[in-house]
Amino acid sequence: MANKPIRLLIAASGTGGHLFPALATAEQLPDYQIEWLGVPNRMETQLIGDRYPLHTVNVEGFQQRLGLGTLKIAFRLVSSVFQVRRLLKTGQFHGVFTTGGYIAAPAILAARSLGLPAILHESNALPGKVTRTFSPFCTVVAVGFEKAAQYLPKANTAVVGTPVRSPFLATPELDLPIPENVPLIAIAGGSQGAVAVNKLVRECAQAWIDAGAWIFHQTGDNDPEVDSFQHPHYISMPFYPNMAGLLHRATLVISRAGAGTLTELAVTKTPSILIPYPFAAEDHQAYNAAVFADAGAAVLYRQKELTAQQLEQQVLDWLKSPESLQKMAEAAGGLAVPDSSDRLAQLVRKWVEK
Ligand SMILES: CC(=O)N[C@H]1[C@@H](OP(=O)(O)OP(=O)(O)OC[C@H]2O[C@@H](n3ccc(=O)[nH]c3=O)[C@H](O)[C@@H]2O)O[C@H](CO)[C@@H](O)[C@@H]1O
Repeated sequence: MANKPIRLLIAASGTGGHLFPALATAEQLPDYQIEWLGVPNRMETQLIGDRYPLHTVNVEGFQQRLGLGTLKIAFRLVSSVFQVRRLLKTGQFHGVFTTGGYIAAPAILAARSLGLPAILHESNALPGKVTRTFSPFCTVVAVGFEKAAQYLPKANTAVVGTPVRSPFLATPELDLPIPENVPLIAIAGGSQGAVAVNKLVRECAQAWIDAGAWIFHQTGDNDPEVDSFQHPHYISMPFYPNMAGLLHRATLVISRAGAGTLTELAVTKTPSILIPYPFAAEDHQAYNAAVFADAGAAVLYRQKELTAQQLEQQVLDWLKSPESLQKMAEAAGGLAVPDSSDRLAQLVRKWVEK
């Protein structure tokens, strides 16, 4: 294999939480020829298209109840395994790297059936169903949280943290017209936004602004009431690409508990209020948030129990108590694995170049 370029197929699809760690790992493999496997009409078609050749297959998750729909999905899975096998053979790939989710199933099965290595990264504290089902077939399963390994007893696991995009490791400027000396409350709903959190925040916003804070609100693009609060010290956007600048600058963050955002909060040492998405598969965001709450890096609220009054007061209390925020910031930093993308890339190299 000495002079031949190594060819790697990366299977990552759907949300920022799956795509960004895969992109961060790919950046650490500049000598590799990388191609991408995704699903039509998902975020990868905008994010990946101009960076890596993108191949797509039709796969989706199994429903709880068995029926005709399940048969259709099973048929799609089998046919996508054959498509990926063909792709791996004709493209002469040396292995597959995936960040989990539905796309991981055909990628892992196709690679292993051809005797190629399959490296899986799982960023959640409670691994997803696809990871739990297919991890025993993987060459190695890298996990973001140590806790995840206990749910994967038959897998060869390695703890590597979760990779963040490179700007998070620098201190990028915040390209927003916000004065330097004011407290900044940032709201991050994950790559899709969080309508219920948006509503709570708008109810509290005036009181926080009256206390001297500015607010940056990442709303997602499916909130019908997005323009119902306006103030010169309140900036809202559906999606904001410079999350690194935002989290470095933010005094505190109110967020869902996707693994991607949590990793970024740790790396940027940012205190947070976490409100896990209550309908996430198997309530996995609550497991992620519990890791941060148990470490003293965040306060965890369940959406159904949290009132606007509670949220408003919690933030007002913290604005008056910088030392509590400082303690949480240090605890968040204690959970960070800043060289995660490097560790993961080393693991990929170890197995793909074997
Ligand atoms: C609803 C749901 O099930 N979400 C899951 C999805 O993550 P989902 O993409 O929803 O959320 P994550 O927090 O993991 O990742 C969001 C990513 O998008 C970036 N971002 C977000 C908004 C924005 O305006 N700009 C921006 O750059 C964030 O910085 C972060 O890197 O996959 C994750 C990894 O399996 C899971 O932990 C999440 O639970």
